[in-house]
Amino acid sequence: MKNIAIFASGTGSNAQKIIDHFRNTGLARVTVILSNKAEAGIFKIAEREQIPAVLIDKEQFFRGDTYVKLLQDLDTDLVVLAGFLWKVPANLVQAFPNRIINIHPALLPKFGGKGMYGHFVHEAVLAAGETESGITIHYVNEKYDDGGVILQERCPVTADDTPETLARKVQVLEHRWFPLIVERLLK
Ligand SMILES: Nc1nc2c(c(=O)[nH]1)N[C@@H](CN(C=O)c1ccc(C(=O)N[C@@H](CCC(=O)O)C(=O)O)cc1)CN2
Ligand SMILES: NCC(=O)N[C@@H]1O[C@H](COP(=O)([O-])[O-])[C@@H](O)[C@H]1O
Repeated sequence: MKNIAIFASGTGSNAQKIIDHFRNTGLARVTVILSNKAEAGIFKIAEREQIPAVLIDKEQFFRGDTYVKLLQDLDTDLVVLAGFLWKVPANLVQAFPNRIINIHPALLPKFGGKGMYGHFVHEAVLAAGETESGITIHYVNEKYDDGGVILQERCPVTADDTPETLARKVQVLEHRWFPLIVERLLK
């Protein structure tokens, strides 16, 4: 049974899809959920799913080894960033080489980097007049959105799209592909 740790800062819909995907399969389980936002919906998911949840201490996250040790003590096989809005520090990246992945709601390398998260991404895609957008699932290194690409999937952008309608199209791709990629990487 493989062990997955999920970092999230928001609603947690991707985390829920991953939890659902592995439910009763014996393949993997989400052993811990970590978030930097006490009010995030991800904590409601953790409570409902009876998964231990951790509110991240900023000082320890960026300057200590608390979370490296926690993930190591849980025999974590894969760390999944699912809408996590802090930069993962070097010590954590180095402790889990090629075992931290992230989903980005655009086709990197465009529309990535600092400030590019959530609705800001879709607004930038529309402002740029792109005719397509999509998702990028990639390995995490010490920079934002710079690691090796694992998968990209595309969706059309139409003239009547708003950030909200585009976000929905992208979310359909996220929910379909993220659990499958997690499974593929754990085999
Ligand atoms: N070391 C890495 N850490 C993280 C990565 C990564 O690729 N390497 N990906 C991000 C997720 N992400 C895009 O996919 C992303 C998230 C947040 C930001 C950002 O600009 N954040 C703000 C803070 C926002 C807040 O605190 O509410 C900032 O850094 O000023 C950019 C990209 C997860 N971590
Ligand atoms: N740059 C990082 C970023 O923007 N990540 C995005 O946060 C959302 C989280 O949704 P969720 O909380 O419903 O899973 C997802 O759309 C994900 O691609």
